[in-house]
Amino acid sequence: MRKTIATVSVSGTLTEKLEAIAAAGFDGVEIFENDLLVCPLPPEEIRARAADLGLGIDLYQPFRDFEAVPADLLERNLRRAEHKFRLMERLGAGLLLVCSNVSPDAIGDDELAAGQLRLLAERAAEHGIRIAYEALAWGRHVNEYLHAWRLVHLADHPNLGTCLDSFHILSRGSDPIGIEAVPGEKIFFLQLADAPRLAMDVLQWSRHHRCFPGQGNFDVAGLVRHALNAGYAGPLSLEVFNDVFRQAAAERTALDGMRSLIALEQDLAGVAHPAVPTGFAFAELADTGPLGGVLTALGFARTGRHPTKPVELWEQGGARLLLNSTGADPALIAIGLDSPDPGAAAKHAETLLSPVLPRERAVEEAKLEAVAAPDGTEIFFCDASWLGDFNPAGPVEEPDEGPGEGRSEGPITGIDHVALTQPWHYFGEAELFYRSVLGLRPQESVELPDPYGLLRSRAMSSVHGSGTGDGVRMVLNLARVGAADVPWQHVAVACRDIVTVARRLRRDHPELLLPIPGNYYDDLEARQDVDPELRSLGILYDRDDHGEFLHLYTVTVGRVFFELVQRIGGYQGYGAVNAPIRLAVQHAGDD
Ligand SMILES: O=C(O)c1ccc(O)c(O)c1
Ligand SMILES: [Mg+2]
Repeated sequence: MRKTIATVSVSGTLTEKLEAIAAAGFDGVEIFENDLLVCPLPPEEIRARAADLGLGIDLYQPFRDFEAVPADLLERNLRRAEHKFRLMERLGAGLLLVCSNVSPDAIGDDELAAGQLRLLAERAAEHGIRIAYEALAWGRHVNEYLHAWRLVHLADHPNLGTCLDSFHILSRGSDPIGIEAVPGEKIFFLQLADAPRLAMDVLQWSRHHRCFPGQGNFDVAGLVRHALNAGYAGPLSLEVFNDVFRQAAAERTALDGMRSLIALEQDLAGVAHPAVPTGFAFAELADTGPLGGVLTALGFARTGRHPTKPVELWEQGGARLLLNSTGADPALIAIGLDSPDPGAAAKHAETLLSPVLPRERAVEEAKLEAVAAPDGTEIFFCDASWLGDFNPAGPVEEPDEGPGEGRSEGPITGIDHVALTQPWHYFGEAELFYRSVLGLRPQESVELPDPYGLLRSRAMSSVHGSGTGDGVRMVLNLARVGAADVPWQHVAVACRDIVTVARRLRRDHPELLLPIPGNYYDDLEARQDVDPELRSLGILYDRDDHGEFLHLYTVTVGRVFFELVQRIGGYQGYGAVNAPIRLAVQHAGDD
C-alpha cells in the first residue's frame, strides 16, 4: 500500500522534513499548514522540492471550524476556503482535510452541517479538489467517526468523503467494526497513530502522546483491517503529534515510522514472526577488569576463552556471560538470544530495516548474525554452535562453595531478564524494535519515581511459563531527560535459593550488596508476612496473583549491576514496586 506521513510527525524545517521522509522511503506526505506557513519557500517551490524527492503531496491540512455555523460565518468560512483551494492548486495537493468544528459557535444540527459541507464540496470541485471530513475526538458536536460519516452521506457529493483517524476512533473507545459499513470509496483518507493508554484529557493526549503503530496500546492493525474490508484503497498515513518526535532527529523518526508501517503490513498479511527467541544464549559485558571478581563472588566460573578475541566465557547453570576486555568500562554491549532459526530471524530483522551488522569472523567460527538495537546494543541470533568457538579455560575454576554446587549445579540457573535503559529519544523506537524485530510481547508501561524524576519502564517478553529457558524477558527503562548519556543496564540472573546465595554474599562480599534502607523493611513487614531474615540480607520482596518474587541487587560497576531473582510459583512481574528503593540507593551511591 502507498505509505505517507504528516509533516507534523517529524522535527525540522519543512525542507528538512521532506528530505528525511523521502530518505525513509515514503511515497508522499500530508503537509501540515503550520509547516507551510513558517516555510520561506513559495508553494510552487515546495511542490517542486517534494517532486524532486519523489514525494507526492497527498493531503493538505487542517481546515478548521467550518461546518454548522450561522450564515454570516459561513460566508467568511467559504472565503477562507477559497484561499486554501488556490494555495492547494499552487502546491499540487488535491485533498483537503476538514476536521470537525470545535468552536462554541457551532450549531448541533446535522442538516445544517451536511448542507454546508455540501456547499464546500461544490466549491472545492470547481478547483478539482476533494474534501476529507474527520471527526476530532473533542469536536463540539461531531466527535464520533460514524457521525462524521452520516454527515458525509447526507451531504451526498462526490467531492466529499470522510477521513478516518485511528487515534480519534480508538481513544474514545469506539468500536472500529462500524468502518465496514462505510463504502470504501467514501473513505478518502486513513490516518494512523497509536498511543499509550493514559487517563487524561483527550485533546492533550492526542497532541502530546501519539506514537507510531506498535509503540502504544491501541489495536491499530485491527482498525486498518476493517478499513480494508470496507474497500479502502488509499494510503496508510502516519499522523503523530509527539513531544519527543518534535525534538528527535528527523531521519531516525521517519525511518522508524516506515518500520512501523512495514510491521503493520506484516501483521495484516498474517506474517508470524519466524523465530521468536526461546531464551538467552549469553549477555556480553565490556570489562576493564573488575567484573571477574564480581562474577566469582556470585558463584560463576570462567569456563572458556575465545581463541582470537579478548573474550572470556563465564558460566553458572544456564547463565552464560561473556567478558570482553577490549578496553571499555564495564557495560552491557551485546545480548545473545537462542533462536529456533537464526537465519530466518536475521532475514526478518532486515525486512524491518534493521540491517545485519558487518562482523569480523574467522572461517571456523560459528556464523552468528547480529543486528543493532536502537541504543546500540548488539543482538545476536544464536544456535548452540557459538559455544564451540570457546576453548576450555584451563582447569575449571569452581566457585568457592560446598560440594555439589559446581558450575552446573550452582544456585544460579540462568538469565531471567536483561534491563536496558534507553536514551529518552529512542524509547519508542526500542518498543517497536523489540516487538517487531524480536517478536516480544509488550506489557503495560509503569512509571516509577526516582529521587530526581520519573522513570518509565516497560517489560517485553516471549515467556509463556514462569521459569528461565522458556523465553526471553527484557525490561526497557526510559532515562530521565538530562540523565548521564551512558545509562545503567543490568543483568538479572535467576536462582533456585536466593537466601543461601545472599547469606554467602553477606558473609564473604558484603561490599558488593546494595544496602537497602530499614524503612523499606518496616513498611514491607507491615504489608506482608515475610521472613525477617530478608532485612538482614537486603532481599526485596513482591507478590502478585500468581506467586512471589525475591530479589537483590549488587552495587553498580561501571554502567552495569547484577540482580539476583527468585520467582516462586508463577510470579510474572519484575519487582517494579521495589525499583524506586533501588534507584534511591543507587543515587545515594553517586554522591
Ligand atoms: O489536534 C488537532 O487539532 C488535529 C488536527 C488535524 C488532525 O487530523 C488531527 O487528527 C488532529
Ligand atoms: Mg487526524
